[in-house]
Amino acid sequence: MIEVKDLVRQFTSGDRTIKPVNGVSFTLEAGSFASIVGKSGSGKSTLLSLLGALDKPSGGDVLVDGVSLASLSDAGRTAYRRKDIGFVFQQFNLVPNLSALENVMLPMEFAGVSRAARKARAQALLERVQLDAEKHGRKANRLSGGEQQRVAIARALANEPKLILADEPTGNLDEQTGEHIIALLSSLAREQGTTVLVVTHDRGLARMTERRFRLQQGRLEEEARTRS
Ligand SMILES: Nc1ncnc2c1ncn2[C@@H]1O[C@H](COP(=O)(O)OP(=O)(O)OP(=O)(O)O)[C@@H](O)[C@H]1O
Repeated sequence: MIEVKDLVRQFTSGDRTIKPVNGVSFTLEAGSFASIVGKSGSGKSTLLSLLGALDKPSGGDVLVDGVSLASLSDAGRTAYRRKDIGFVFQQFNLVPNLSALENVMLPMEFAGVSRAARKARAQALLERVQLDAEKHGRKANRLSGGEQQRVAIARALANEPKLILADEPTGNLDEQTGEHIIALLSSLAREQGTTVLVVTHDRGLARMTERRFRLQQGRLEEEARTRS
């Protein structure tokens, strides 16, 4: 379970201070499938960076299964990012000259998993995200955008994270492919109990999620909830 408590992030340049995240509180149960919408510049990426411990808040805290991110050392934050979080980005961020399989194996290498176990698990994950078997050995830069995003999701799942943070995961995909990717994330949340939080501009895609939040003037408001 993710508990966000009165989170604040401010940026100061010169004599101007902005607070894109200004007192945000919410709770996500394990296995939730949630989205955040908001105008460009409203602070969505800033909020995801705080949840993923890529950035430190100016105030407040995030508790992940009761563990406070604010209490972690730098090494603890790195371990949290590697073990508990799976990141999915608009630009896919795969290593272009490694194969799909090698991209998915990579985070497990950092986690010290044996080569044989890495390969078996990466294959299973690529099957889980429905990448055709003949494409497992293909270099990432020779896959379509939709295929690359499937590989990126498999990579995000490699270390069995508690939380998947997806920042505009469909931003570079056509509408139908985007819907498939959101449906895939939804099934991961439902079937594996992974909590999935998606930032999107696309209200149609946001409607496919169970809990919908809007970030506006530093505050997060829940707009709709179809599952508790
Ligand atoms: N490191 C930083 N230093 C100063 N200002 C920042 C920094 N990061 C973000 N900001 C500012 O914080 C605000 C929120 O930015 P953020 O990228 O979180 O918005 P967003 O909702 O994700 O936007 P978009 O939808 O365009 O990606 C913006 O005004 C941005 O310029």
